Amino acid sequence: MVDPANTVGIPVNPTPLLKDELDIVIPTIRNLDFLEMWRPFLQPYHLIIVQDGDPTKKIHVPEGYDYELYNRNDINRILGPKASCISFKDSACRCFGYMVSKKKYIFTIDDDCFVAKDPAGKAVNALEQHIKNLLCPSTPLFFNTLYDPYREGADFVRGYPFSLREGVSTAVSHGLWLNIPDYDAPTQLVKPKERNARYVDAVMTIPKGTLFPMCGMNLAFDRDLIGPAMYFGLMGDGQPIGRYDDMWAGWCIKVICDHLGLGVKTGLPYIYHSKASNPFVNLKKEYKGIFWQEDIIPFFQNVKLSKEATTVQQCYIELSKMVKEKLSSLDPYFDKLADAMVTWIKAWDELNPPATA
Ligand SMILES: O=c1ccn([C@@H]2O[C@H](COP(=O)(O)OP(=O)(O)O[C@H]3O[C@@H](CO)[C@H](O)[C@H]3O)[C@@H](O)[C@H]2O)c(=O)[nH]1
Ligand SMILES: [Mn+2]
Repeated sequence: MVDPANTVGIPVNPTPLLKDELDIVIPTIRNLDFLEMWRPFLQPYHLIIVQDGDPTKKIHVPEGYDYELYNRNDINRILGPKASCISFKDSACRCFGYMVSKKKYIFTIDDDCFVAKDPAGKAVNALEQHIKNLLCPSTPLFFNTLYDPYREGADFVRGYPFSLREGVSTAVSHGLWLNIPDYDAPTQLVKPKERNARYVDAVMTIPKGTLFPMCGMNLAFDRDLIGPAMYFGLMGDGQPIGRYDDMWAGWCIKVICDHLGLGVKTGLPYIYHSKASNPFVNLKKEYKGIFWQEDIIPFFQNVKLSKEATTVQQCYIELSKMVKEKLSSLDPYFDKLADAMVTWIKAWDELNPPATA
């Protein structure tokens, strides 16, 4: 069993931050033994396990974890016809966990991601760092060259406008990966042995107006601020594309965060990504995305949401109309995706009715 961080002996966190306000969402087709290594950091939290693939397969959850588990039969039972918007046989299924959660925060992690070690050899509590990132403001309107100004031992540098130092609320915390980096299939094929050993001790806000490739394997977000936009699209079984689930969601949440004045951070924490998925299988899943994204990115770069769109749902519905209007000519898939975006919002609102006044 991979144990690069040696968390044995670290006591389970006695007073975990946001213990009752955060759910951990794990998509899986494998087993969940990786949770043994995370026990000191994750055991106090509630897990939402989204079991993909064969629903008759029994997934073993290590003792001592509090969890709820949903397989495809559960998704179909809960959502009925709206289950069509939840992907099958792709990690995109994880977004069902975001929808059924009742908590303010989500941390999602893949089952082949382990506890990393920092350069001093200390086990990285990735969840704790994500929580710090989310509870601290972001600075999308003006770049701070000393990175995260709210961090102990750092601050805003000379020339940083004081009117902007309050920052904005942080909606998303995007963590990184040691060992197997999240490369696309062509890069994986050209550099099969490349491993990421570079631990960059920094957290940065992604500037307003800039898109980024969001990876879903080590990601946290504020569900109340941006949850309805965290739809991971139509991927996997029956779809012409895969492994663009997190990318699609990342482009949607970023244009909506920019519009609503919310922040997105990337950098710490690192996890240790242990399994390289098959590059040839990945190429088959990704190749249309690699081609289409040359049109998709300019689409998102030119998105202008109306001033009437003041909620995430309103922004997302507006975005779905733009997808239908401007991307369906690229491929009929986007017509289907635009409809699925609407279905997702309807399902989200059904499961998460606004709190009665
Ligand atoms: O059909 C599937 C395949 C996998 N899963 C679960 O999803 C995650 C990620 O799977 P895996 O580690 O095999 O794939 P990676 O290539 O490393 O994943 C990265 O690529 C992105 C593709 O979307 C993904 O977000 C990244 O993390 C594991 O937990 C599998 O068990 C699944 O549910 N269904
Ligand atoms: Mn993986």
